[in-house]
Amino acid sequence: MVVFSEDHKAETCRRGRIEVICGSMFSGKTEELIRRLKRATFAKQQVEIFKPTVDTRYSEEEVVSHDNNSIPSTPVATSQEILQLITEIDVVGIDEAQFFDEGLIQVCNKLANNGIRVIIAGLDMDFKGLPFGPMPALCAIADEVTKVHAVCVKCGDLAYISHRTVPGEKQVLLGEKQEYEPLCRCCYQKALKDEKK
Ligand SMILES: Nc1ncnc2c1ncn2[C@@H]1O[C@H](COP(=O)(O)OP(=O)(O)O)[C@@H](O)[C@H]1O
Ligand SMILES: Cc1cn([C@H]2C[C@H](O)[C@@H](COP(=O)(O)O)O2)c(=O)[nH]c1=O
Ligand SMILES: [Zn+2]
Repeated sequence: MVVFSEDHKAETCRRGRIEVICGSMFSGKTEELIRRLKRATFAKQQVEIFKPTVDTRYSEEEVVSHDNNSIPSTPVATSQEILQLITEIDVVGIDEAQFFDEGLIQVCNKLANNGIRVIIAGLDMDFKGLPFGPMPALCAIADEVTKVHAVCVKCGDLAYISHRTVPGEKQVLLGEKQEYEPLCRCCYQKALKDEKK
């Protein structure tokens, strides 16, 4: 199984493309996004990174991974702002894409059609296992989708979902280890059953 993208031709050919990195919380989406963006910078490409203003967990102005890797970013309230802010750019990175409006799909297509490499990271599913925001459509229009996995904190298998461990039915609830745990399918079903008891 290939986890890391080292297709250097695709990385540097300057033809527009859309790459999606998806998975549960703690699966390494942000780390992989930062890794690809740093490689693009080493290749002397002009890189811009955006994140939704709603995500203020670790930093207002940076994309930060759970392991504390970071890269400067521009917070934006809407997907349209991305189009307004980019200038002479080769690569656009977008983190926490699940929090963006559906307009992000058209924005990413526009960027890629204009020769820009777009790398998007986001949660594929919410805590209920439902597709999250524009992520399913972004996966559909992507040239390449990479699904990464955390380790199930109950059994050590591959996790596929972020289980919410605190009360709350709203889809959006910012959090980390206090609020969510990555679980495999089997441990998630068991956790839901135990919650009903
Ligand atoms: N259960 C877990 N499985 C895998 N990684 C974990 C787990 N809990 C914490 N981590 C940490 O989270 C890091 C990934 O962080 P990050 O890239 O921010 O993930 P994501 O963006 O997918 O939430 C891993 O390198 C690891 O240090
Ligand atoms: C599952 C789930 C998550 N969230 C929030 C929790 C975090 O603030 C982010 C995900 O961050 P990560 O970089 O992927 O770890 O999303 C949410 O609001 N609703 C959910 O269902
Ligand atoms: Zn498990």
